[in-house]
Amino acid sequence: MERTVIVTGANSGIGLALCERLLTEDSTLRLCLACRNMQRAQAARSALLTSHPDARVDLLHLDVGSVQSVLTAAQEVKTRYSRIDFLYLNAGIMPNPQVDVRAFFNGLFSRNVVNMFATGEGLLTQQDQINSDGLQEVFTTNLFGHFLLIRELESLLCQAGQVSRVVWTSSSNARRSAFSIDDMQHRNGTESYSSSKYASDMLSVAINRHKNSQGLFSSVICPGLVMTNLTYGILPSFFWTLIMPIMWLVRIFTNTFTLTPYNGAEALHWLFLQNPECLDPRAKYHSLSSGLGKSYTQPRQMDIDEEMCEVLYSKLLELEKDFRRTLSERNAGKEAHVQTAGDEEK
Ligand SMILES: NC(=O)C1=CN([C@@H]2O[C@H](COP(=O)(O)OP(=O)(O)OC[C@H]3O[C@@H](n4cnc5c(N)ncnc54)[C@H](OP(=O)(O)O)[C@@H]3O)[C@@H](O)[C@H]2O)C=CC1
Ligand SMILES: CC(C)CCC[C@@H](C)[C@H]1CC[C@H]2C3=C(CC[C@]12C)[C@@]1(C)CCC(=O)[C@@H](C)[C@@H]1CC3
Repeated sequence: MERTVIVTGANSGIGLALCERLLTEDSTLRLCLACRNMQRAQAARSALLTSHPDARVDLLHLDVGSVQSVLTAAQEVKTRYSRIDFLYLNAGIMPNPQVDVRAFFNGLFSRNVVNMFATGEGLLTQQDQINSDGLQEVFTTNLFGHFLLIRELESLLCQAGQVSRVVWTSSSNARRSAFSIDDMQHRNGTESYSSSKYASDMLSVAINRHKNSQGLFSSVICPGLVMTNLTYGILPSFFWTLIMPIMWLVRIFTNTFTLTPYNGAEALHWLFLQNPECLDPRAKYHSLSSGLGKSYTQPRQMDIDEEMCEVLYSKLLELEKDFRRTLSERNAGKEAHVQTAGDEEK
């Protein structure tokens, strides 16, 4: 049976590598690249069609950082497809990252060194900003936009007698201490990325609790450290190229340096092949690489508190409700304005 797969942030890096791998796995897929930059999306589509000329690859304009764009895109999805088998929630940002060089050198000579390389803990801060919806940009892009998308597409994801999947590209940088339930958007901190990824881990657990009975299953992965536009925003690409021999050396001690988008997409691809009922909802599935660069997937337990997951879920529903109210008031205002203008013309 033909399966429909949507991948957000599919025009580069891990998302694009995933698309390539999925088409190699199943050339009959109906694959939808959901991207905000249509020029790059078009280039990605052409690249995929070069290696898979008979593939069905659709494009969808989606900016997960904008509430209106998510609603419009979801509407479009509902007109195009009758169901969704896989929704890969992969788009993500880490704006204005700063590396704490001092913490890095201190960490090098500490017992925490392997964990530091695996998670980047204590090394990175970001400068977040407020978007045009009045929300924190990282929170909206990495979490809330995707949450809204799932909510909007529930009719295609929760169908009687069918199983659908959502898969979050999270991170081992997700850390409980970076997240506060009283500040879920991370307005008051400098670790918005870590906070948003921890929130996605929690949301996945909550979705499983609420939606498994309706046939929707959620999973979380970490791709490891991968050379993509995201990491080129942390350090310039020439620098990464320069230190590549060191990275290969580090890979002997930490299997989390997957380095290539292909290896980073390992867990995303692996999940595609699994029966969701056999997966652990509290596990994060990690793409890992051996010292020689051979990739594999391994589950690791997440540091998650079920009660907090529930609170987060309710808060997101509340925020969604507020948005819907504001949007319908705005639309009603617009209609009234058009009506008055029409009356005046008469
Ligand atoms: N690289 C790494 O080491 C790691 C990455 N990750 C996660 O992997 C995921 C993919 O990132 P990666 O491939 O590394 O980096 P890339 O920057 O290559 O890919 C990110 C993708 O997300 C898209 N995107 C960003 N913002 C939006 C938006 N508002 N709406 C729609 N699409 C958007 C980008 O599109 P555009 O071209 O328009 O910017 C791009 O296609 C992210 O969630 C990231 O957090 C997790 C752990 C490690
Ligand atoms: C290896 C070099 C000699 C020095 C690189 C130092 C740091 C810039 C990196 C060490 C561990 C890296 C890392 C990430 C970013 C760059 C480092 C901090 C991430 C936080 C990138 C995004 C993610 O989601 C994580 C999985 C990465 C974890 C490791």
